[in-house]
Amino acid sequence: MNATLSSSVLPQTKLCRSKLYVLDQKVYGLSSHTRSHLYVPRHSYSSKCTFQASIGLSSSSADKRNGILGESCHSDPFGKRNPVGQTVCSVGVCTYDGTTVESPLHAMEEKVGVLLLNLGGPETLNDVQPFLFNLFADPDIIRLPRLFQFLQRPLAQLISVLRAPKSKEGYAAIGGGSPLRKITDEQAHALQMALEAKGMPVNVYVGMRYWYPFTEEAVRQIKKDAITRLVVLPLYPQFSISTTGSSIRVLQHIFREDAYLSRLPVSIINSWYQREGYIKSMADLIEKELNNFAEPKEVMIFFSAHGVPVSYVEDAGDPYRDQMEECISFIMQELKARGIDNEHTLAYQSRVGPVQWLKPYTDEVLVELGQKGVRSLLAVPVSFVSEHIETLEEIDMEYRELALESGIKSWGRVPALGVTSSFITDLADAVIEALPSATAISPSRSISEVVDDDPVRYVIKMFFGSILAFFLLLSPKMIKAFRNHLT
Ligand SMILES: C=CC1=C(C)c2cc3[nH]c(cc4nc(cc5[nH]c(cc1n2)c(C)c5CCC(=O)O)C(CCC(=O)O)=C4C)c(C)c3C=C
Ligand SMILES: [Fe+2]
Repeated sequence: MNATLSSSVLPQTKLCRSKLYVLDQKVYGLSSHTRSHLYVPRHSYSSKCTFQASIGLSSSSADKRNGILGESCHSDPFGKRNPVGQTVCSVGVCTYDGTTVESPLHAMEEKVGVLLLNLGGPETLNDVQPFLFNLFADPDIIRLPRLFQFLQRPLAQLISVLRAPKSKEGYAAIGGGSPLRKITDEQAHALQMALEAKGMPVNVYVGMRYWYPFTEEAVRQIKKDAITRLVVLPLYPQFSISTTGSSIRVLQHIFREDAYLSRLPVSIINSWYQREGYIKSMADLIEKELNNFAEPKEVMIFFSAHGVPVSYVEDAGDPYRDQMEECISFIMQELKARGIDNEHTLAYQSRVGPVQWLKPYTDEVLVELGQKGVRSLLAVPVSFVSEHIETLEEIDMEYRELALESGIKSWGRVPALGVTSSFITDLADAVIEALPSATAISPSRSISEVVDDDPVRYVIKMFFGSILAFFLLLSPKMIKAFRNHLT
């Protein structure tokens, strides 16, 4: 039996109930994790989860029967049984109609790939505007009503041009570009090594959503390398429609268009904030940083998460806020078990545009805390595992300055996990656990995409969209409104 799978970290296995979020005819399954190596606080269990003591072994036909919410164990691709079993939707692909295709391959022929998905960032200041265009052209970032979706690209052009000067200032302040590609490559290499050390040779690929190397490039390489089984690991601990959801949507689109890829068994790890290794690694970093303060017990632990618009959570069912809160509570419980019971708070940073974002806002809370007499504060970035513009510029420069102006005397910041070895080892375990549940992405297509394929309709949309966007661009009132909100 595989060493990692058999190492029983938990006395019993834990299973979060699956929730389905229906978004624009797409279905996201979000129970989102394998059942071993999940964080179990020593004295309490999450109210959102149920526990199962026994898991049966079932055949692949059971997967098909169970569809999206099905429960099953799959045979191990290396000829062994997976003792933890998996929910198709917990780490597997949620196909639109629940259809799955089984791999006919045998153990010895397997060539395993791991695809790390990330946001991507501009590498030079010249890249900033086109990077922003790619970001705002994403219908999971600017969610327009269906009737206005033809405006997406013209609007992205407008917003990216208006936003670019402010973004460029930020990137200039951190050395002229995003460090994301370099760090993600390092994480990929470290993960490959960790998996090799566990007796599982794999190829690790990096696919970015908005900049190089784009997901399409990574997939081309996966195809060239003739990978036979793939684990997709988005580098976002918590699921959001705007991050993991968007990256997976692109991947599903690419896979459905291709005969080979649409048959490739794939397992997607939707979220992993609840994994024991991740929680403990975060707690280690916080504990270490607290000890740098003169009076560690007096320090307020200030979790700062990247925000999303409120409508994502309240209208579209994005589980991001729930997962974030649960993640923070796990980290705090782990710290408490180590005898650390500092005060803590959670706030959301990096809002963009004129809509309401998740509250409380980081900048407002910092001012309030200063006014309330908090004097020592440790900032903990919690929605991302690499350093990036929002840690290096927004937290380290803008928020630090604001905090010090607001009366906070002693400031610290927990580094992002990067290639911390306990964290990488845990990701390797997550990959190993996810592998047996790989199933093919359904070749069926959503109604919206079938409609969008009509070339006449597409040309009409682009024509009227461009005219409308042209007038928008010329309207000084419009430009002023956007400028006020974006800068
Ligand atoms: C979990 C993390 C992230 C969520 C959720 C998220 C949502 C989200 N972001 C924007 C707009 C922008 N994000 C930008 C950069 C950026 N975003 C994340 C992470 C999340 N975004 C990261 C890690 C980065 C930095 C990448 C890098 O270059 O290092 C930017 C560009 C920078 C800037 O101008 O501020 C924008 C714009 C929206 C609108 C959104 C949810 C809808
Ligand atoms: Fe962002």
